[in-house]
Amino acid sequence: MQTSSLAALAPGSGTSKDPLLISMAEPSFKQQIWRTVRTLAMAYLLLLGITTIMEERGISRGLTSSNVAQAVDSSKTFKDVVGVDEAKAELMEIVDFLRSPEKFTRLGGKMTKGVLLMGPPGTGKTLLAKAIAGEAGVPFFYASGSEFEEMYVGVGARRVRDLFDSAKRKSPCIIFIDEIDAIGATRNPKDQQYMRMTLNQLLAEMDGFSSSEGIVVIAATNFPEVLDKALTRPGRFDRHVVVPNPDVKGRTQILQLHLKNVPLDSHVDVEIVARGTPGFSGADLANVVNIAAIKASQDNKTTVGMADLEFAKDRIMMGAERKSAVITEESRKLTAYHEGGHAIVACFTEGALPVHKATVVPRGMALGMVTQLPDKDETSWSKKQMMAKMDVCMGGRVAEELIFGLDNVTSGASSDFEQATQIAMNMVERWGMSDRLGYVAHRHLTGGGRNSSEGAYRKAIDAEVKRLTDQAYQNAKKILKKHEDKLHLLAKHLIDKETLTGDEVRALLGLPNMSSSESAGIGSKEAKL
Ligand SMILES: Nc1ncnc2c1ncn2[C@@H]1O[C@H](COP(=O)(O)OP(=O)(O)OP(=O)(O)O)[C@@H](O)[C@H]1O
Ligand SMILES: [Zn+2]
Repeated sequence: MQTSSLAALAPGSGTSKDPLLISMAEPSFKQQIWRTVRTLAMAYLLLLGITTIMEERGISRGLTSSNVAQAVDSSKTFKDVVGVDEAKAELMEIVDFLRSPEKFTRLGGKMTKGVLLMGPPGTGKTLLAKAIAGEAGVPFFYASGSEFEEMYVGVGARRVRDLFDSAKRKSPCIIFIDEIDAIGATRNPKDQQYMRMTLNQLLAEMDGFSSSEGIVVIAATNFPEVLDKALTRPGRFDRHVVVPNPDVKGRTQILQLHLKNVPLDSHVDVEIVARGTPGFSGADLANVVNIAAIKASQDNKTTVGMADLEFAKDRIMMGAERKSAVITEESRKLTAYHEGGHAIVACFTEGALPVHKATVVPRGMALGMVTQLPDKDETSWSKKQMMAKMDVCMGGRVAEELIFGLDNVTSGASSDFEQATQIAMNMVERWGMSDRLGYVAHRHLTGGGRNSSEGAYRKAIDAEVKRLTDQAYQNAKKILKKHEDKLHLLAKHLIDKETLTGDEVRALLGLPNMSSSESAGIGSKEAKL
């Protein structure tokens, strides 16, 4: 067959005796029509296929009337988001602004245009953004960073432009961009041009409206550390709000909220469920309630009981439903002693900043945290304060060592050591705070540079830095050995309550309260350990 058709195509090779060859070489009129119809049909199907793919990817949407740029009215309010009180308090100002933008900008004041919500998956970032819109009674525009990403140059940028155009027509309003890291991650020059174009368009739009227009752009991300610096510059997403996983009190509130419309056994104790779910996000907890309700109705029960909630909790803990890392009992205990160690050294060291909060609720890479607040707006630090800071840094590791033994210490103290070393280096090299090495800025002396080949000089500086950090370690050890009973007490309370205020810590240690002004709010200069 193949040979004969080839023969047919070669001019003059056909013999009229073969009817098949004749018909192929000179197709009849009917056949020609048939072929044309077939070709047209195939072209049509191909086109149909392409449009369907485009439709699926939302391309034709974006090219015609982009539905990214459709506003909805949010029915959510702050009552629907619980257990994230700090974030809510910080966002209240945005609500006030959207309610009456002119009140903020009448006298030339500038309101923030961009808010970045940062936190692990499922902590209620989307919910918070909707609640702001609901509270303020303004339209809510939703977009997702990954939705902007397209294979065709210009589409993402075009959508960003459409989105802002529609928003301007409906202001005051909120634009919410979920997964901003999909377009806003730091990229290397090899990255596709279209991604860059989408990001550039977003930056241009952010710069292009004035805060008096009453638009607030809220972006959410689980990975704030990968964001392009251009995005977080002043005038763009310059307000950062952390939305962490809830502590035990927050978890109780979230469970109660989601259990509101679920018939419960009389013996259900929500607090016990909350205690048993450390590290769960709000979405995980909503899921616990849902699974428990399904289980109870599958078992033909009329109410949801403790056993159903336990079942749901275990399923989420073991199963794939869980997005965030499970925290083991052992790791929580260690974190409680580590943070307790920081807090105790801070409380018993002269010159150390007052403890503002101690928590074992993970945030970002940290398993727990002690935050301290300066008394006043300090502009320079004394040597005593620097040394105290280093002692407090060492408190975490020393506590681990004291309670769990040298062999069981963890890598959890790495950023503490970094911080302490940095302080010691500055004291020696820049601030003339080492009486042994004298009163010069060593980095300016020959051989003072970090990459210097003059080894001996460098060695002397390094030795002095080490002497200072070793001394801090010994100081912390002395304090924690003396107050070991208090360390146990504090760690126990941290395991139980997960988050303690500065005053609660001081009360446990038998120390007086600070005046409220000193421990209120989170200052920009807070120190984290
Ligand atoms: N703080 C909370 N209070 C009440 N419900 C919550 C809370 N956090 C999460 N939820 C529940 O989990 C669901 C998912 O939350 P949401 O989508 O807001 O999380 P997210 O932080 O935006 O997550 P992601 O980072 O994965 O986009 C909510 O619809 C709600 O049912
Ligand atoms: Zn630490």
